[in-house]
Amino acid sequence: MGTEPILDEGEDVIIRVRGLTNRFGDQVVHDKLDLDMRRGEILGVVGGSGTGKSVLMRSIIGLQTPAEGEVRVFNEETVGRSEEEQTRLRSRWGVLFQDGALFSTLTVAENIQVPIREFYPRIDRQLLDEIATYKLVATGLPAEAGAKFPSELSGGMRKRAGLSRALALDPELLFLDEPTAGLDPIGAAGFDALTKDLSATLGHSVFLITHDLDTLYAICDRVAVLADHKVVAVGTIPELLALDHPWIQSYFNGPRGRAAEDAADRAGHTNSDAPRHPAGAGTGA
Ligand SMILES: Nc1ncnc2c1ncn2[C@@H]1O[C@H](COP(=O)(O)OP(=O)(O)OP(=O)(O)O)[C@@H](O)[C@H]1O
Repeated sequence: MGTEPILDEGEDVIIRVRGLTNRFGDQVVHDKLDLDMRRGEILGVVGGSGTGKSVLMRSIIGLQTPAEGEVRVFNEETVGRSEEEQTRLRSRWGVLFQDGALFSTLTVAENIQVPIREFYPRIDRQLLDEIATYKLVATGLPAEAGAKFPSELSGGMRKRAGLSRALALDPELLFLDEPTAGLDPIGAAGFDALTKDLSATLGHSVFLITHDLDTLYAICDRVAVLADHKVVAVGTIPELLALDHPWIQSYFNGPRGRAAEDAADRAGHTNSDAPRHPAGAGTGA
């Protein structure tokens, strides 16, 4: 299997990005970036700090208007749509932003209900409460957490509350921006397991920005690497390790990368039978 960012014709693609260019003043963040994500996969997105992972996510969900390029989600253009069309598309995906982005003046249950009320303004109050409770329990929180304010929860619980809100409308596609940042290793592993279990049970695809190597090994089907203003490769970790790109080699073959791989081996998470290749012995991108 190749590591090109564009998949073969006939693949079931849920996100298609072509020729995406983003600039802020003189700063070029993306330069003609291409990316395909398969329906049903958990796609990890990695890259050095400031390489434009969050800007890429914002471009895909229509919060950032690119200078150039085409973005299609569910085979529909997301750039330049009317407000009404954007809203309809938005109801089909859920987003967990890096900081959780919960409304501090609303209870957790009310936070979860915000997107539901937006799309179903006439929904019955009791049903709203039942849905909020169901979403809380689905993410491993006790039903009582619904009555609390975000400031009354631990960091890990807030992440789960944010995930509950992202799942409010039963999305086909979930965007997670560094979901395990700030969690202790046990909390992070728990969140990884939850992400994987929910996607397997509910059937949604996951676009997952992370710096967390353990997350990549534990739950991602493929990993997209941002460098040089583009997606330079997409593949399983063994496929990426076979490439001689310097950032990929130092990321996955550095001490943290090797520790994560050892941990994944011990946990039986290594996601491919492909052999590992030593640094510099790859086939090139
Ligand atoms: N609204 C904005 N205005 C100006 N510059 C911006 C804006 N949003 C992002 N940038 C710049 O774009 C670049 C990419 O930012 P982005 O947040 O996407 O990086 P990232 O890869 O997600 O980084 P990190 O891993 O540190 O979160 C950064 O240099 C950032 O300063």
